[in-house]
Formats: sequence, C-alpha cells, structure tokens
Amino acid sequence: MTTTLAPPAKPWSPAEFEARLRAVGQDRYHDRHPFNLRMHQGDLTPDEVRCWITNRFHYQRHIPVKDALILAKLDSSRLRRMWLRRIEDHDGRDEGEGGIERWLRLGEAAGLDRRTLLSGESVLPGVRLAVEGYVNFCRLRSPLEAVAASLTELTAPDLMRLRIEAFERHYPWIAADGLGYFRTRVDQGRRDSAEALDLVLRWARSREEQESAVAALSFKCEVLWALLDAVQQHAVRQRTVPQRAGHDGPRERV
Ligand SMILES: O=C(O)c1cc(C(=O)O)c2c(n1)C(=O)C(=O)c1cc(C(=O)O)[nH]c1-2
Repeated sequence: MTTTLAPPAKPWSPAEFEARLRAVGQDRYHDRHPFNLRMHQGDLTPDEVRCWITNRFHYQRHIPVKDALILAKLDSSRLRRMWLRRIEDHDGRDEGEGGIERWLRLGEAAGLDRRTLLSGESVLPGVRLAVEGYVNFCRLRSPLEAVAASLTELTAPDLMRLRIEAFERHYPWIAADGLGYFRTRVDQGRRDSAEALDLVLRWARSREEQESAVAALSFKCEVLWALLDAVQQHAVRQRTVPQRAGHDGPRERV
C-alpha cells in the first residue's frame, strides 16, 4: 500500500502573514495584563510601581544580551551594523549613556537605589525565569525566530505613549525627567519594529517558516505576560500575607 503525503501548505501572502503577526501582537500583548491595566489606571501603590520598575529593569538589561546573541547569527555586515545599533541604544557608546542608564534614572526618580537595581537582588524568581527564557530562545532558535520574537515592538510604542501620560497623571511623585526612557523609546521602537518586520517578511518563505515566526512572537508575548504575572502575584502576597522574615520565598524582597 502506498501512502500519499499531503502537499505542504501554501505560504500565506505577505499581507496575510503580516496581518497574522500583527494580530498576535495585538491580542496577546502585555498591555492587556491586569497589572498593566491597574498601572495605567493609577491604582498601584508606590511600592508596587517600584516593584515593577525593579523587575522590568531585569528585562531591560538583558535586551542587549539577547541582541548580541542575534547579532552573532547575522551573516552580512549590513545586517550586523543594523543590529549593533540596538545594542548601542541600550548600552550607549559611553558610560552614563543609553537606555539602561535611562532606566536606572527612572528607578532613582521613583526612590530606588541604583546599586540595589544593579545587584539584581530584588528580582522575583518568575521574572528571572521569564527573562532567561527569552535570552535562551534567542540563543538557540533560528535568526528568523529570534528576530520575529522582537516584533512585540510593533505594539510597544503606542503602549509607551500611554504609559508616559499615565505616569504623569497618576504618579506625579516620580520626577518628570525620570520618564526619559519611555520618551526616547517611542521612536526607537518604531524604527526597530519596521526593520525587523521587513526582515521577517523577506526571510519566511515557506508556510512552515511563517508559522515558526508567528509562534516565536506568541512565545515572546508569553514571556512579557509571565513577567507581569510574577509582579502581580507578589503584589497580592504583599497585601494578604502578614510580613514575616523569610516568609516570602527566596529573593522576594522588593
Ligand atoms: O515597556 C514596554 O512595554 C516594552 C515592551 C517591549 C517588548 O514588547 O518587548 C520592549 C520594551 N518595552 C523596550 O523598552 C525595549 O527596549 C524592547 C526591546 C525589545 C525586543 O524584544 O527587542 N522589546 C522591548
């Protein structure tokens, strides 16, 4: 008996592929997470805002690490130059510059100590795992999947604009120049996502490759969602569990 294999599915048209990527970015993005909604409605206590900043800093400081892993997979000078700029955006060209420095200043404007932020000692276990998951994804997967995972940035700039407004309105105790990170990131995010989208649309030729790109973007949405789950869980525990030394698990001292 001979078995006939089904022919491989036809690739989506570029327009349909792009629409599918954008749909994942819209439907599953962390702007819909309850913690983000509470943040933007102004419902967070100062400690909850500080907890978010501390844990998001752990994500931010790993962005250039995952970008260096992606850079090493790119096979032309033009592409490596393009990706190198992302690392410079975060690390700066000199001491005291770049997105990571701006995030540290956001922390200081919110009353956090830069040495504590840099020590990483207050990072929640779930956040550590989510960030490590993203870095390892970019280390181990194809360039297509690693670049596709960055496409959450298609949605990030709009969220950033809302966040600036929300912080100015609801958390005025954070000095305005602390919001410099978000202001800079709106344009950087638009440029980065346009470049990444162009690469993903050109690289993914077969349906299988297109599906792997969509799956990579879904995974990245889960990373961001898991990060906020951990921060939210911590906030709930802080409200409901009487504080006892050692009660809150390892490293949960935000
Ligand atoms: O504040 C946010 O909501 C947010 C989200 C994301 C994102 O969607 O991954 C990024 C950023 N910010 C960000 O600042 C940033 O530099 C960044 C880089 C990347 C990436 O995956 O390459 N995402 C994000």
